Amino acid sequence: MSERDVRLVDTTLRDGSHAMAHQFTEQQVRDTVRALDDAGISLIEVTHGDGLGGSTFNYGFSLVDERKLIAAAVAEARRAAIAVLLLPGLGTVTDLKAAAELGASAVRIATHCTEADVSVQHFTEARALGLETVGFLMLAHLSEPEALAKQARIMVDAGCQCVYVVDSAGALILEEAADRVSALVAELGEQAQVGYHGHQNLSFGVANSVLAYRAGARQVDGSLAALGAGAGNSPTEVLAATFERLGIRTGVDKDVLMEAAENVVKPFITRLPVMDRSSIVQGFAGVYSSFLLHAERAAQRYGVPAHEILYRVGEHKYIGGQEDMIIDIAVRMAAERDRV
Ligand SMILES: CC[C@H](O)CC(=O)C(=O)O
Ligand SMILES: [Mn+2]
Repeated sequence: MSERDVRLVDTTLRDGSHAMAHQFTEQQVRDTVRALDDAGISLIEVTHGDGLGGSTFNYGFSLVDERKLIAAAVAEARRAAIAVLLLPGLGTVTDLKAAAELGASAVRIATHCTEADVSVQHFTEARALGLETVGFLMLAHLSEPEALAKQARIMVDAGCQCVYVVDSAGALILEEAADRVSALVAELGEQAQVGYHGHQNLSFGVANSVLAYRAGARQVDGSLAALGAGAGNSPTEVLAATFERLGIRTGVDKDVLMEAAENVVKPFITRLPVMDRSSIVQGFAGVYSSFLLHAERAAQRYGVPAHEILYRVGEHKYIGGQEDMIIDIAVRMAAERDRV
């Protein structure tokens, strides 16, 4: 057995970008990377919340160009590798090459849970660039375990080394998460690892991560102070403490992570992710966590409650990329209200 039973991957500086409305500064990135690196985290994700090329009108503009942030993270990390996220169709192979030139050494390529085939070109290119490759099957609650496993197979055949079950909506509850991980482990065997990425909307991020490990996942995501979309991600410091209590080796220092969450990350958080009405509705109705701030802005602008917008988004099963439909729903709700 290696010194580590499970690898904790930190996404504070990528999933947390959603919660920060993509306003990370270079100093925040440097301070967070240094702290994570000191704690022994071996892979740190840094990108716009929606991945390379995400800084757009539809998704939200970044304060600082993500290439600057990636370069800063690479410069700051002594031991950790820096990963970037790429959503095919938004990020391109050109963006990927630029990230690799800046020193990123891993890419996490994310698709909707039924659309893995759009990632084939990107995995091929990523392997040619010598990058570590990870696949994200997003909104995984929308696919049954066997169907999800078939999508994982497509990614692995294209060159992916670890496929994640991504609970983008924080909708999976206990065995629903474990069964999906088990199906991927059964399908992929020794050919690739399986990972788990949780959100706290229904509060199951950490519990699901433990079950995911028991089902065979060997990479698990977290964010310091849960900084992430919706009610946030599984907190990295809580994952570290929980796995240590269970005797599962992560190779990281939980106390250094707790210190980082308290004194590096919390002071710059503008909107602490919490399980409030809107994020609970996201978990319940199966809504993409990154839609939260979009729904809150539309609620403010059109005078309709954010949680009601999110219920409707869930009914329509809108997926990432359809952020504009949140505005459409709010406009229609306001029109319905004004008719009566
Ligand atoms: C838009 C990408 C998305 O935030 C990826 C992710 O973390 C998730 O689906 O949960
Ligand atoms: Mn996420």
